[in-house]
Amino acid sequence: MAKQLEASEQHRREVLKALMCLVIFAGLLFGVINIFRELYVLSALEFAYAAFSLHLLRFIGTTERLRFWTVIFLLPLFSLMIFAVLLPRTSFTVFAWVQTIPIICYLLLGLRTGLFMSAAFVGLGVLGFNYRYMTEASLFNIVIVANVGLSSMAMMLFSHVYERSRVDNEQRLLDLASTDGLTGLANRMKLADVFERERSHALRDNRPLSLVVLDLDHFKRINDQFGHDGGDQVLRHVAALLPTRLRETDLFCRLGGEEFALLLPGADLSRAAELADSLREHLCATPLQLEGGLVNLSFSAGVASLGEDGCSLDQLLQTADRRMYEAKGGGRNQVVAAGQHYSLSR
Ligand SMILES: Nc1nc2c(ncn2[C@@H]2O[C@H](COP(=O)(O)OP(=O)(O)OP(=O)(O)O)[C@@H](O)[C@H]2O)c(=O)[nH]1
Repeated sequence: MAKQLEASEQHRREVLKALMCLVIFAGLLFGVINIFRELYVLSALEFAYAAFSLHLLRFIGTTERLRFWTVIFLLPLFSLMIFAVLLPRTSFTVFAWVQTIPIICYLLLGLRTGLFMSAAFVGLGVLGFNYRYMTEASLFNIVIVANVGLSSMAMMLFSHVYERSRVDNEQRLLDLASTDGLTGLANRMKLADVFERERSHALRDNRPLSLVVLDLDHFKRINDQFGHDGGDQVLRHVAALLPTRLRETDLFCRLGGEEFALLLPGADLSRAAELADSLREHLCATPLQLEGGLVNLSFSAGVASLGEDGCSLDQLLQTADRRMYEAKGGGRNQVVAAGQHYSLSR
């Protein structure tokens, strides 16, 4: 999932690059225009800012501190806009730039910082506009003040609502992408994500972490006897039954077909094997009543532990998978961990 969130950061990087190009062009254009209008301080600031943006543009595509450099880029940009609003000889149309602030902030910085920065700078812009034109009867009347204030609020509101629903949609997509559609369990993508987090906790706190791969026995026969729908009901039954025996921190997920995985933070190899064996007994003791009759269920499982069986998820999956096939070969309905066969050993 971290990778998916990186994709969202990449999207912000592209928006920022486009904004920088626009700002460089506008800085040079207004820098020249303002020389002719004898607004030398503003012109110098615009040229300086265009040069600063050009410099940032060279590394913004690769920097790992994107958020930091975004803020460093935006603070002077927004200050320059407010400064231009306040200067005596600029046009009141400069305020149009202030109205782009919420869109830029929400797009580049997300909800919380976007709200904070746009409220601060749009507020300053509106105050600056009122201060500047307070004495000009043609501009300082209730209609213009209301239009400027309300249109600025509208920009903020729309940007906020847009970003809120974008974040919600992104979360919904991530939830969908990490959930198995048939059982509602976590899927392999979620397992990879949680494994990374649990592995770093396990290494930091010197705690064990184990993985169990379990595969239902003779599932094809169930499909053949009860049909594909019957098979699906069995998968949902297993998905609902086994997690009731687990802790909140354990992750039970469906790898695909009739194969499941169980990630057990804090459990060493023998503890994980004992737990898997108790799940096996629980499943055996809880047959499922289908329309065509009672279905007796069992699984074969293999267990692997972080460190002794490898350091990556792939290595642990491979070892646990190999032991699961040992369990199948040993007669099914059993758990294998490093040569030891649980259930047969009892
Ligand atoms: N109903 C249903 N069946 C599935 C699904 N995914 C895979 N299958 C079926 O699961 C069966 C798996 O069969 P096998 O790989 O031979 O495994 P098995 O019959 O459990 O035999 P062992 O694993 O050796 O005990 C196949 O018939 C697949 O079509 C699913 O989502 N729903």
